[in-house]
Amino acid sequence: MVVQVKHNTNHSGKTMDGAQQKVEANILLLGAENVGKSALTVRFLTRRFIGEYGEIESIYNHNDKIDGRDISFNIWDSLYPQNCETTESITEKHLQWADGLILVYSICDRSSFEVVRQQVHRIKQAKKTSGVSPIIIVGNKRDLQHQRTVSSEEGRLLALSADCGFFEISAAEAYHGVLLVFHELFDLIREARALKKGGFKGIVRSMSAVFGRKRTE
Ligand SMILES: Nc1nc2c(ncn2[C@@H]2O[C@H](COP(=O)(O)OP(=O)(O)OP(=O)(O)O)[C@@H](O)[C@H]2O)c(=O)[nH]1
Repeated sequence: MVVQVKHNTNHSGKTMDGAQQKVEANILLLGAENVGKSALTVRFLTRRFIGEYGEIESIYNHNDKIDGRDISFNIWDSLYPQNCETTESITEKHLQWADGLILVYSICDRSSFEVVRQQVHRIKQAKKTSGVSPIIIVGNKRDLQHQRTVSSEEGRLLALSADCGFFEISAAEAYHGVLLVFHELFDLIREARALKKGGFKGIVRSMSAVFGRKRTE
């Protein structure tokens, strides 16, 4: 059961001028407990790391600007359920809602890496016919190098084998890595939408929009 609390944040603090249509993207965060899903979400929403987050499952709304375009992110910070199998915790409802998924593990918790492996498998199986929404795998808690039990290489290989994006970050240490995760996922969602809409021409258009743009950071 989802407790749907809507929070609204806006990085720029500016009002919409109404001239351009806002693009919406539904992002679902999955992963084992205690890996930093809420930390990642709150970092993106507020640029801050507050340490403890409580156990509330929420959908947040957040307005951002990418390439001059207004984006409305709906971010579902899911709770990892205690009493069911890893794969059962991802329902059809989750998958239909999500335009893109972020699967989080902790680099110092091997079992959380295995949870992500199972979740990727489950998502790919469930969406075999209708097509999988883009996925980014995130190894969090990069600041805890001395406690690392999952190598970067393992994370990267899993992502490669499942056709997912991959980042290692520390939600505790920096905002920039978290921002990159969400922006990269948005680019992938944009490509997937273009592909659905316009076939090959659509993807070429979308890719040139991505590669042709100047990165400021
Ligand atoms: N050192 C370190 N600690 C982190 C990092 N991200 C989160 N944490 C800590 O890890 C703990 C769990 O973080 P949460 O964001 O609540 O994890 P969650 O995945 O949302 O957990 P559930 O609500 O149980 O699903 C908290 O004590 C955070 O302060 C990180 O990058 N580095």
